[in-house]
Amino acid sequence: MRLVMKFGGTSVGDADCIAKVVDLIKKSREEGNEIAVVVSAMTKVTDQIITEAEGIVSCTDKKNLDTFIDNLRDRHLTALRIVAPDYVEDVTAHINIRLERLRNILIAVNHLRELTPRSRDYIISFGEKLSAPIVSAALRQAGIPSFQISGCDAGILTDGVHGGATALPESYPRIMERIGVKLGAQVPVIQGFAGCSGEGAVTTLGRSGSDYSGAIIGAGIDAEEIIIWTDVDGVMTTDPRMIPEARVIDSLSFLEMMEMSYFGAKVIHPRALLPAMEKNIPVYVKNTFNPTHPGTVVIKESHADKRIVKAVSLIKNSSMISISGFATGKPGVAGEIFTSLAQAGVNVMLISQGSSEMNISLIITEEQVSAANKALIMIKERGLIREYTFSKDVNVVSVVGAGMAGTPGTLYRIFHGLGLAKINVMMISQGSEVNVSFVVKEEDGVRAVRAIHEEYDLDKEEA
Ligand SMILES: Nc1ncnc2c1ncn2[C@@H]1O[C@H](COP(=O)(O)OP(=O)(O)O)[C@@H](O)[C@H]1O
Ligand SMILES: N[C@@H](CC(=O)OP(=O)(O)O)C(=O)O
Repeated sequence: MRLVMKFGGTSVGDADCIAKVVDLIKKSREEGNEIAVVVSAMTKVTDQIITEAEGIVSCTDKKNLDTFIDNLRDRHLTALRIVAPDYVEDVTAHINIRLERLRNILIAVNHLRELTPRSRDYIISFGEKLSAPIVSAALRQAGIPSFQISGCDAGILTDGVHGGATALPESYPRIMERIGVKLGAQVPVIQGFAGCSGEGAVTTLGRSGSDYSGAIIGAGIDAEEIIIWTDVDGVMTTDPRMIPEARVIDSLSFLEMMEMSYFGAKVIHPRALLPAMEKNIPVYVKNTFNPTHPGTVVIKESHADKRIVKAVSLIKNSSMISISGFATGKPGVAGEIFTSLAQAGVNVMLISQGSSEMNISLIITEEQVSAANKALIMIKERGLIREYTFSKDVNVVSVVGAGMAGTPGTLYRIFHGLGLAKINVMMISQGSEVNVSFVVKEEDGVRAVRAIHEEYDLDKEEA
């Protein structure tokens, strides 16, 4: 079978983890599979690079830069020496060249006092440039022929939108030509998280975008399965870090999973399902540290499932904008508002319209409040709206399950559960037939998730 195995940052975080990754690939290969591997940066490395890049723009003292580069070197070379002792010399040289390149570009950012979306993307893609050579060398050490390659060289061509690029369909034949044809003989280790634009500029696919890389590669090589290897047993009824009673869900439809990840289930990147859906490739989510657990399968139609609600997720750090007093007699005010927000780069997560059509409420992330404010000031100055207010510190709770559509009383049950927990709902939005989302105050977010989780017995095995 032809498959993609994508390993997240937690799965390549140190030498012990990488040794587990090698075992999994080796075993799968011995079963006769042809495998393309996609890796993320070692856990926390991308965050550290972002912090350094954002700090150095305005920094007068560059002393931290040396420590930062040395720490990255230590962490990667320590792992390398353990997992690939025979390849230390070659791979160290490779890693040193990459670290030097990273140092130079950070110095340039400091001199220019400018971190553009393009340079930021180039810089933050370095985590994967450091992890992939180590995983590939570890495979060679275990006797598996392997090479490492960037997402761009592997054929991922994007629309060029920095920080959140989308792969173009032209990527697929390129991936087949560059990766697909080599699969029997070698295991490619592809750097996740980035591809490049038509001009050859590095474009990242959004935070946690290596899942998306895995799915793009899967679609490109005509994989029969895409396996997302992570640090939990599968997709769970809610984030286990928030509600420890969360349970693994056996199977989900693509649509259910997309809604879950869009509304905060970090385990899969929201866009990772699109290429898999397009080519109808099942996506498995499994635990690198507990590989015998069957995990979750995400497919076109999920297996017969008696549960009405399957999962609850939470988006923190959100803000609600309430806009009222639309100018009467002027058509298209809502359209103008959305166009201005989109031009300001503001992503609207949820929309709810008042029945009078004279007011709307929108949910955005907290970090986009200032951009949204600038856009709305202009709309107000043009007399299109009377006023708008921001309610900061709100959370979005999202309830997912294909069974909700055909089950009368679902909304009553959800809101009854919230009522019993004395949680006030500020806004409701039915996004799709498999999802209902609502907004509560920050301090009620986790309690709301727990209330619904309990109301639907998601912490118990299905009867
Ligand atoms: N519904 C969910 N099911 C499983 N994990 C979830 C869910 N929601 C949030 N998570 C979190 O997602 C984490 C895995 O994603 P991530 O940290 O990005 O892993 P990786 O490094 O493998 O990419 C889990 O450790 C878990 O805490
Ligand atoms: N390293 C990138 C891409 C990624 O997918 O990471 P992870 O698989 O660890 O979520 C990030 O941190 O955003």
